[in-house]
Amino acid sequence: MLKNQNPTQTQAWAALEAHFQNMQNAQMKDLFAQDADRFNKFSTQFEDILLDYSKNIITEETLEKLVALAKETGVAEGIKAMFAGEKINQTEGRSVLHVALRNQSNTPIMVDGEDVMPAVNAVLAKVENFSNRVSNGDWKGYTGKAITDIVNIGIGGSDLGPLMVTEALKAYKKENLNVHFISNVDGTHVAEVLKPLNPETTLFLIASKTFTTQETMTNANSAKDWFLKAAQEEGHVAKHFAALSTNADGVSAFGIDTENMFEFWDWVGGRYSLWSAIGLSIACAIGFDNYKELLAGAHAMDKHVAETELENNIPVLLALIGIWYNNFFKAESEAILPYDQYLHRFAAYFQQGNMESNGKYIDRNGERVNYETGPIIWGEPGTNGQHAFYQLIHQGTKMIPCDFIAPAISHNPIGDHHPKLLANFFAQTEALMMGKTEEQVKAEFAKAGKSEAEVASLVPFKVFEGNKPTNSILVKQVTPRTLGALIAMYEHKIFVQGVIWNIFSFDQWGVELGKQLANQILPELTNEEAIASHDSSTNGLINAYKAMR
Ligand SMILES: O=P(O)(O)OC[C@H]1O[C@H](O)[C@@H](O)[C@@H](O)[C@@H]1O
Repeated sequence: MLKNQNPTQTQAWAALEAHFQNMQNAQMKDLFAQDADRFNKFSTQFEDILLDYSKNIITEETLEKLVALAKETGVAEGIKAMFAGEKINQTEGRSVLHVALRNQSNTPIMVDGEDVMPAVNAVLAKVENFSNRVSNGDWKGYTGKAITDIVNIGIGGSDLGPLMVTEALKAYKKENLNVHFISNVDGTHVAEVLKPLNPETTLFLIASKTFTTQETMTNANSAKDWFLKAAQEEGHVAKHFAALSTNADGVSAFGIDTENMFEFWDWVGGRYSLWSAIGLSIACAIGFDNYKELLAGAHAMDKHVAETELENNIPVLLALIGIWYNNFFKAESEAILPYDQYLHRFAAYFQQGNMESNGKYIDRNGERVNYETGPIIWGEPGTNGQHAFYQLIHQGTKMIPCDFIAPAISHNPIGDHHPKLLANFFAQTEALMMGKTEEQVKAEFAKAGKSEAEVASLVPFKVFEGNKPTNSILVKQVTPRTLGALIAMYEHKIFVQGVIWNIFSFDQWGVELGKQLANQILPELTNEEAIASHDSSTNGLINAYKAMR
């Protein structure tokens, strides 16, 4: 079971606080100057992934002290408990077993005395069969034509994972199949996605763990109306709609044949579900063999996490470095900056992964925490970010630790695009660390022949303090296996942080409130009466909306 330990009351925390006093003004460029071996000491390789964490405000002593914190807060026991299928999602009474979904070693994983692997393998076999039939053109629509377009309808974890991965692995996409995503309840989303599609050759995957989510059910019903307008007969729905869900009753009530239902289980969290039946759109889009490679990559990272001592455990190290900034330097956010266009939804995916998992102020004891928990996660692909928000990272008042991610080999080696992209990647992490001193700025001015007066007035604006921390993650190429490992690496980082912060990372009660409130207000919008049941702002807005429409 997870330990119930306030991290700030550990000996390790007190030692870290004292250590922070020595480190808060440390300059990374001095640390590099003092130690020619720094890159070797603070970098590590996992398969085709190189992680360089040397550009952080850390020393070996910092890491030792952080590892001591992991030990004292029970990280190793937490990892064991998760892999053993213990019900570590205590507020929902559930195990947390996305690792079982990609457990290609097929070792038994027990929940309530039963091995979950046979059921996992059975669904995987069904995914294989179905995705092969769709991508080979054997699965026919109601007029006998092969499927050309797959539309995944889901939201949150039932959307972001498949969306992110099918984008990230677009280089592997089957040419005869296009994949689309509808998530927002805004009718514009369904309308625009469906506009160019042909109902005879479109297959809908209704992805919802609960099969009750308002957005998804609304979109699924609109998609069904659109389909039936052309197909006319309810009986044709079976050839064009499949469901990915844990809720068999909900699926059949919607009118989807349970033959076309791909099951998963309550021990799969929504934001950890791309490895489950929710990944069907991925398997169709890139082929089952590639999907399996994705699972294999994640499994390799799982084995690393489960079998490696904390000192050398990559997700643990990333988690600890994150905590160092979050809780000691008081950094509020972290940026994820992929220098790879295919990874353009990677930050958005881990925005949910992180913020829904660790955005909690109640600890495992049910008490309010007296320390910071999960960071704000954001980011966009480089180099676009450079021309948008990097100004603040370089010269703003906030510390924003960044993860830079890039592939050494591009899937699209056109001209000199890739060297240029990577030159930016290397230059940015270097500049963030080194900054630019007053002397350097003055020397540049002198070279350009500027007058003393001009120089004096401009120098402060051109100085970069530097000392901005970054992790660099250089992968050989964005392949299914590497992507699987990379996603699993971040998942485990989130889990380890949650263990240390003494919070439950696998529930999401904060999201439930929004669902309830919207359902209460909806009926108030359908009549013409003035509303007075809320605060004056909410009443005012609702009544103004009614008057405007
Ligand atoms: O798959 P479902 O049940 O439709 O849930 C979709 C999403 O709903 C909520 O926003 C949260 O619970 C998410 O974690 C979840 O991914």
